[in-house]
Amino acid sequence: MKNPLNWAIPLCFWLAYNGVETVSNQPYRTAFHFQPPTNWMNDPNGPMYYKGVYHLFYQYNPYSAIWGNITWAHSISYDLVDWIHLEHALSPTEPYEANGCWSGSATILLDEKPAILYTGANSKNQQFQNLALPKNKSDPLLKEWIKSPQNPLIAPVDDIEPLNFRDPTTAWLGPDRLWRVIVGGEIGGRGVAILYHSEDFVNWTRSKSPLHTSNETGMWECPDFYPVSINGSNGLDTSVQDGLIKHVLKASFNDNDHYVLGSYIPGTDTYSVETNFLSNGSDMRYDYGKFYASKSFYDSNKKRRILWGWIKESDSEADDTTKGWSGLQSIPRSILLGESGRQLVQWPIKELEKLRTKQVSFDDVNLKSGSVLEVPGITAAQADIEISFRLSGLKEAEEMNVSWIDPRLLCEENEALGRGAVGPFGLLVLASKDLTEQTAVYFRVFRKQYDKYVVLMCSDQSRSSLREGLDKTTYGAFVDVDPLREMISLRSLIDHSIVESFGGDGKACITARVYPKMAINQEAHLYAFNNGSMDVRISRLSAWSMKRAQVVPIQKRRKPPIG
Ligand SMILES: OC[C@H]1O[C@@](CO)(OC[C@@]2(OC[C@@]3(O[C@H]4O[C@H](CO)[C@@H](O)[C@H](O)[C@H]4O)O[C@H](CO)[C@@H](O)[C@@H]3O)O[C@H](CO)[C@@H](O)[C@@H]2O)[C@@H](O)[C@@H]1O
Repeated sequence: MKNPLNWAIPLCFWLAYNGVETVSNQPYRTAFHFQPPTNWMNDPNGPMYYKGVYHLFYQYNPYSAIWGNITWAHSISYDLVDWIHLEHALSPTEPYEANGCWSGSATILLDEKPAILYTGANSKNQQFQNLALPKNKSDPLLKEWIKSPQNPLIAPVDDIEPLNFRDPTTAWLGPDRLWRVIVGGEIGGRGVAILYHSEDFVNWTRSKSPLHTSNETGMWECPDFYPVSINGSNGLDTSVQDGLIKHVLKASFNDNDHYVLGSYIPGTDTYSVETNFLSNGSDMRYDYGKFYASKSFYDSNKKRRILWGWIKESDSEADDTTKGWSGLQSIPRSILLGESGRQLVQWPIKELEKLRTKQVSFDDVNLKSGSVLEVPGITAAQADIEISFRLSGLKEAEEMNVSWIDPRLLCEENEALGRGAVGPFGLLVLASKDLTEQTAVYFRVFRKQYDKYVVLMCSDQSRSSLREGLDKTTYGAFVDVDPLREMISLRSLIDHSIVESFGGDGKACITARVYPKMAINQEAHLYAFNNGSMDVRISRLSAWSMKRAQVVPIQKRRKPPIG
């Protein structure tokens, strides 16, 4: 008898290459979000564009679905959608990294050679900053990395707390031709971006003052520091210092990525922020849901800045062990300063649209008070949806109370099934036919004064699954949109167990992890809904089924069969 594997293996490849869904006992694995084949993944590390190839490294446990044995895994892509997994780039081999090769960044040096700075944690978890260089810089795949014999380059001395000293940023070049880098830390209970200078990328000197610090927060993990253009639509290289620019400082703490905007004077390394982290009610976050330890890079190919973030699980470690994996990366997002100049805006990279297939659209539909409208005909568990709402009758909006400053709490108290005046209206995603399972991504509008309104965006996971033991926290954000003059837009990327949503053209982002019991694969449905007492108009809705991205190990990369 012929070996059935002779035809079964090529058939599986053909199906995968053509985006055809196969029956799977893994309903929560994603189709177009980046995941390693198995095991634990956390922070994105050292993303870069080099010689025509996009590189993503990430914190990875080669042995289990639980954090530990942290290694830099490495994948490459030509379009940030399809990925090829390569051999690991950095594994813990030296005493200064006995407990893992932790997070870090890549910098393209003046001779066009890429360099990685990363944190090593020794057996006592004391942290050191280290350098690795490619073995062969003319290999665009950068397959092999050599650790510097001078490692560790930066040790935790003086007032630096050795257990809280990690995650070097991409370096930037000052007018004095010295490289600068910041390392996240906590000194005297305050979050801090410790600044270093170097001429040769090997010998680093600590600056007298940190780049920035805040007494409102503890440890800053995974800082990121980069310029954004005030009036341009391109991203900027990390070393750009001239022109109409502001600088973004991002720090990861309290399970969220927070950022501030400010002006940076490279000559003196002074950074003056417009508002500080968590001060005076200010709390700007990249994403108000699950999104952590992110890192951005300048894509010189398309002149844009791209952001990646780690999306954790919301299930238990026992669930992760059963699934055999834990952790996703967000869709790469292009990130810019918004028109107001007061906040950043993010949008999924354009290349993602190549996965869109079957489209369903509605134009100018009245969504009556109390109605639920099914969006049929697409793969609702694997979809890209754009919807925009036009509102009239805003005078009926409920009054905003000045004490309502926490959007998450507001969403929790005004849940999707509750009735309001203007809203809740939005989408019910990964919903079962009978709606007992549903994740609601929606808006409510409140009146602040006269004709000033506040738009609240929520992602309500409380009914996302009939399963117990999951984190079903509701998330919320205010969206800086004027509903009198503008439409309220929402884009949601739905990928089996992740709902990544962009409100107000990317002014507010909320990512959620959900694990429906019934609403999986073909049993998932998509609806638009309005639980407000006022009708709202759907100006346009477009929903697409999404194909599966091609993700293969290097050895298995093949051309799809012809015919
Ligand atoms: O991989 C190390 C790099 O990751 C970073 C940022 O993600 O440090 C993570 C850190 O802890 C990982 C750990 O979870 C704990 O920290 C998370 C993020 O701060 C919290 O969300 C979580 O609730 C905490 O338990 O992840 C495992 C499971 O979630 C848990 O076993 C870990 O403690 O790694 C360090 C060592 O544990 C710890 O100090 C960090 O918080 C980055 O800073 C590192 O370079």
